[in-house]
Amino acid sequence: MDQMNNAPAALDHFRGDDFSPYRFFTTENWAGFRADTPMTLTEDEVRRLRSLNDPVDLDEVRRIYLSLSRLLSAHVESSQMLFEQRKRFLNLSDVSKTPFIIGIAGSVAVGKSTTARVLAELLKRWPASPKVDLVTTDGFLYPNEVLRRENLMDRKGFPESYDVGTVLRFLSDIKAGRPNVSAPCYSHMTYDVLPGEFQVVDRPDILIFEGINVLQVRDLPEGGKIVPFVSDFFDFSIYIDADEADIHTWYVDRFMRLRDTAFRNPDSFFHRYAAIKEEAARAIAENLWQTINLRNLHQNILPTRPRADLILRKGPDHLIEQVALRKL
Ligand SMILES: Nc1ncnc2c1ncn2[C@@H]1O[C@H](COP(=O)(O)OP(=O)(O)O)[C@@H](O)[C@H]1O
Ligand SMILES: CC(C)(COP(=O)(O)O)[C@@H](O)C(=O)NCCC(=O)O
Repeated sequence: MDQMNNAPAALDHFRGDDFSPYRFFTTENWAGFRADTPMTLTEDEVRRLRSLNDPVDLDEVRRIYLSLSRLLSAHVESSQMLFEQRKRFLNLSDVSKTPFIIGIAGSVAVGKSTTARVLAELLKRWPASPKVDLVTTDGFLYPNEVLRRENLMDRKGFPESYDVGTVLRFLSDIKAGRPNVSAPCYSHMTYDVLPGEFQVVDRPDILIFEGINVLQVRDLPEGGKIVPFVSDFFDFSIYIDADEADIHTWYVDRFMRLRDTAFRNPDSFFHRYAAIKEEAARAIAENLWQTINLRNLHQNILPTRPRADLILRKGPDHLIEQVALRKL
């Protein structure tokens, strides 16, 4: 497979010499990895899986996601084989299977949810992984009541707005092969964690864990106990990347479309913006982007990109233009 000659400027610092940890692929080269992987989704299914404003279609699934699901499935199969061999070797007959965990990171509004849903559906169709669960990190945000009390409402999505202890406990239980592990749920409608609502994850073959900060590393507490990073539990990680100006446009466009749809619901946290003038609503979206999400992208999300095993770089039309895969 040819290496890509022209990496995007934004990824330049990763390459340019033989010591770059990544190998870059054009989408044409990447699509070749698909080999004889059959298309297992229909146009209708893809339409159902995509988020508002995300134009992913069967061509994009063919170009990008079939190869990716083939690569991931190879990882899953080999980790399952290794697990079985170690179990026999160490005579660990009572040890239960542990799920393969895939982390998906990237900015707010970059399209993580669509990628996660499409991948989950494709991976379910591989023999090694019929059971795939998807959990998003927003359920692990502190409830608005706590964020307000701690003056963190305009830091939603920043590391301090998540209950990291609960995230680590959740992932550690999943990795230990425990049955019926609960993850808290979040509603974009109420803009808050849903009290008493949980998603139960019961020993899947694969868990996809998606959220802006999943590749975050934290400072080690001085002299304190060393705690793991969320990504220590990942077997494979993906960063969805795009030009900052494009993500900005997608965020504002999505907000304006939600204003005509979801915000009309009186239960929506943003209901008040359904009634105001278009320009005023646009200004609100700009402010949320500039003061919260863009800052978070600069300070906490983009710096984690070099930690990913795979970077999917999107162009202005939301379609993936380059793929960077960490060399083994
Ligand atoms: N205010 C909102 N009301 C309803 N749905 C929303 C709102 N904000 C975001 N969403 C939806 O929530 C999902 C997650 O969005 P986000 O966290 O920005 O990640 P991404 O765009 O990378 O998937 C998307 O499907 C998006 O369309
Ligand atoms: C809930 C989010 C932090 C995303 O969280 P994630 O699912 O990635 O953990 C984000 O959608 C958000 O609400 N950001 C705060 C600013 C805003 O309203 O856009």
